[in-house]
Amino acid sequence: MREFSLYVITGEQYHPGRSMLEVMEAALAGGADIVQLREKNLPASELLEKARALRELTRRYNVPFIVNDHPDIALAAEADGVHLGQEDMPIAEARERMGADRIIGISTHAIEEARAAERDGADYIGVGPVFPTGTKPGRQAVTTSYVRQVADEIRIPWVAIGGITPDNADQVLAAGASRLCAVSAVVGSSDPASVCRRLKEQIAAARGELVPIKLNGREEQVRAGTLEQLIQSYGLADKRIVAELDGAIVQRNRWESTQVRAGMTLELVHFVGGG
Ligand SMILES: Cc1ncc(COP(=O)(O)OP(=O)(O)O)c(N)n1
Ligand SMILES: Cc1ncsc1CCOP(=O)(O)O
Ligand SMILES: [Mg+2]
Repeated sequence: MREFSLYVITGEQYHPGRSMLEVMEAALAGGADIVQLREKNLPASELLEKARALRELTRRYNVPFIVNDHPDIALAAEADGVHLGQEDMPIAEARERMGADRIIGISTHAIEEARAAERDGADYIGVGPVFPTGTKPGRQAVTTSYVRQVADEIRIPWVAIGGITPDNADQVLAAGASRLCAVSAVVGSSDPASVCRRLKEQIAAARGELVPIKLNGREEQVRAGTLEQLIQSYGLADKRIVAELDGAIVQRNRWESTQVRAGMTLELVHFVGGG
């Protein structure tokens, strides 16, 4: 399947008064690069209607679209794939119905389930809930130690899910994740696009990706991360430096919380000598 890093799942209970499409479009604009429709209590006809609408939206953004739990609705809506739970039909049965080219994902909560999913031909696995979450009440958290086990052993794509927010994402990434999935942190936010941008920046930094910026008048590729890390990488952190980002000076105590963003213009002015 195509590489992805930020998976966003619908959760209409988190945004009363805003439509599912409006919120998911904001997530897509912020960089969600795979989307799932998850509606646990809708009649099939309504679920299909929503699936078709989200299919159309995701097509416009050229992003894969997955339907939770229902291979038949996934097919009817021309989704790219289905996400199964451990209690759902076996992967082989879903593969039979969906065909070789569609994506089949499956939730896992222990390394034995992850191994079985890999062996049975899943395209990706969900790893979670990493943290306790109201979106999956009653399901015990697997913690970052399971994330570490999967990082060490599993070779198909996998995504960490469950209670993930920009505040704890770095812990999950430090445990070896390179793809994150979120519901409430994104769709429950008044600004889903910003939350997605922030999570993508955190993932890019953990992956050590390069981002294009204009640095002192030249186009450069620099490592994603914080301004502090960038300035350190040039050996300038303890020098008398003024950092000007897109025309505004960033005070030194803000370097740590300022992310390097693709397309930004940065001037680093190094004052030499005293007086
Ligand atoms: C990406 C992803 N990972 C895990 C899940 C959870 O699936 P499941 O265990 O079947 O639980 P429900 O979502 O059906 O309540 C998921 N949907 N997506
Ligand atoms: C569906 C699901 N499966 C494991 S955790 C989870 C819920 C994730 O939602 P949130 O990001 O709000 O914790
Ligand atoms: Mg399910």
